[in-house]
Amino acid sequence: MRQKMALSSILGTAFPSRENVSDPLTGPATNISPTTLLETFIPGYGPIHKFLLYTFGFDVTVLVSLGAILWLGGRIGRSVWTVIWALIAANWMAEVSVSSSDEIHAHLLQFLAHQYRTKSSRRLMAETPTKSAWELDSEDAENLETTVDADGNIKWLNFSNQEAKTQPIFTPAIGNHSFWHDGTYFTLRRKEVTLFDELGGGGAATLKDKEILTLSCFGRSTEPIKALIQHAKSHYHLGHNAKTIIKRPAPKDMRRFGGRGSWVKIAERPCRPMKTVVLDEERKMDVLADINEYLNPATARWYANRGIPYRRGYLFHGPPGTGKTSLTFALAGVFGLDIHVVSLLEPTLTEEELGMLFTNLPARCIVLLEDIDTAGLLRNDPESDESKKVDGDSSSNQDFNVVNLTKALRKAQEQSEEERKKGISLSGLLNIIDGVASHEGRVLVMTTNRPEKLDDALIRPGRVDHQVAFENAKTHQIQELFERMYANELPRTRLQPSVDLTPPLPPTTGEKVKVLNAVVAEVQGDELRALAKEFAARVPEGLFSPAELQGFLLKRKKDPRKACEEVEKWVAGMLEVKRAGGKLVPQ
Ligand SMILES: Nc1ncnc2c1ncn2[C@@H]1O[C@H](COP(=O)(O)OP(=O)(O)OP(=O)(O)O)[C@@H](O)[C@H]1O
Repeated sequence: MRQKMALSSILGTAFPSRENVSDPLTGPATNISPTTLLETFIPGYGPIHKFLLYTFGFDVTVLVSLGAILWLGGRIGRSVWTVIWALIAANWMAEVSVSSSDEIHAHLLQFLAHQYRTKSSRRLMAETPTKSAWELDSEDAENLETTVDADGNIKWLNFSNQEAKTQPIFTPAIGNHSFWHDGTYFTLRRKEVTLFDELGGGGAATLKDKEILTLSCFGRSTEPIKALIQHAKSHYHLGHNAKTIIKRPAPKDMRRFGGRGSWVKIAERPCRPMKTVVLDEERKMDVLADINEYLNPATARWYANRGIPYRRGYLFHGPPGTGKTSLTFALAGVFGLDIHVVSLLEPTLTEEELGMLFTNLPARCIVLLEDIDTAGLLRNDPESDESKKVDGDSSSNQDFNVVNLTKALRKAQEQSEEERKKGISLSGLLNIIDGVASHEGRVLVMTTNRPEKLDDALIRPGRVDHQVAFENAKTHQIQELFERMYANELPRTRLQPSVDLTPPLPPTTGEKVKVLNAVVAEVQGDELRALAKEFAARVPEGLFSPAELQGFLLKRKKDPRKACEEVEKWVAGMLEVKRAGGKLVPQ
């Protein structure tokens, strides 16, 4: 009973009842304690407070008030700091922003990924790097071997866990970061913004995510940031010296914005050595010397002084599989140029966009237009307009019936539909190739299997300045192809496809035996040369493309003697197929 009275006196003191509080208008000042305030704002606070006070004799209000003060202090402190930091940033800091639509964004992130790996930042974003077959080869080949177990069973190469083995890269997460580089303190803000894209796909408005990296440093000059960006770019390109980068037009909604983002990298592969392209030495040297002279900066001035547009076009023509694309890649490797591949058959590509793509090419590069004869270029010439021909035929034929008329109409409709889909006309392409807006400094390579089909206007000097003819393999080229295939001094790929079904070697008891990985021909030197001569003598010259011969040799890549023995049979089979106009080639 006494306890109860003591408790009610405590509670009464701590929480004066409404009766105890005087009216502010009529009586003395109101007694508002922290507990009353907390009771007002936190539902159920009163009973909890009373319970703790009654059971443990502990006034929780003290703790809650302290927490609230600290939280409020923190908030105020942070706001004050934000204002001060904004003041410092506005007056004593320089900053540079990079948008994710520019490739510098990727260069910076890759560079920072290296920085951050060593710096062990607490907020990172993990990304799975996309690796090409070549990168996998150099990094993981040690763990991949085709072996035979003690029972003679072949253990084939297995790539099932390659993805799991690929190490993620860690880049700074979205938010604020800081790091030191070359004695300068940098802050980095990685921000994601959502843009309202009014011209998005199909004319409908869409939302588009974009990332912005903002680099800042103390001082009023942006020089340290520019130096850092340059450093990141060099760091990125350091590992790309011996690679050829292949680019194609970006998807439609990206290329609308223009700039470098209109081209996207689709592949990166080791440079193809020029010596692996079998072509008359003279022709090869001619084209090499021509491009070398053209790319020289002094030549650009020479062109400018004479008012000649600084552009050069090449036409590589010849039967399929004779090395037109291979030479283009080898040239890109020799001159360290990226290849920009354009397919004129892409239905979404309009003339306007192609023109814009040409204006957004880098200073020096190769533009590759493959199989230009099949590109479906429409001649804007009324005489050759097929639809007109249809009309003409039907009108000249006075006794057409309803069926003929329907057919003619359908054909005309199909043609106009086709024309609508094919965005590029011949005159459009000609304008783009040599129009005023066309990029200067690029090397344009067009390839074709049927040069006779090309319009004269397309290959006139100024558009095509140098033509290279490719032919089926001659005897000395067949010999060269054979020697290259089996010569061991060529850089060998350590990872070989696992489709070779050569019978395994007899297993050595209890130990693993490597059987299928190594592609080392035993025949070398003079013996190989003699064998190559013998092989070439058995293949009639000018009948087979290097691609066909390569296909035959690849199937016997470890056994030059076998290739030599079997080639006559293969030649006979191929000739038969060619005579019959068949498609299935003998193996
Ligand atoms: N002259 C050559 N020297 C070395 N390899 C060649 C040669 N020609 C063709 N090849 C080989 O044949 C394959 C196809 O060659 P490539 O794509 O360069 O031929 P292409 O002439 O461009 O054919 P297409 O006209 O069908 O596009 C490649 O793997 C290449 O290595």
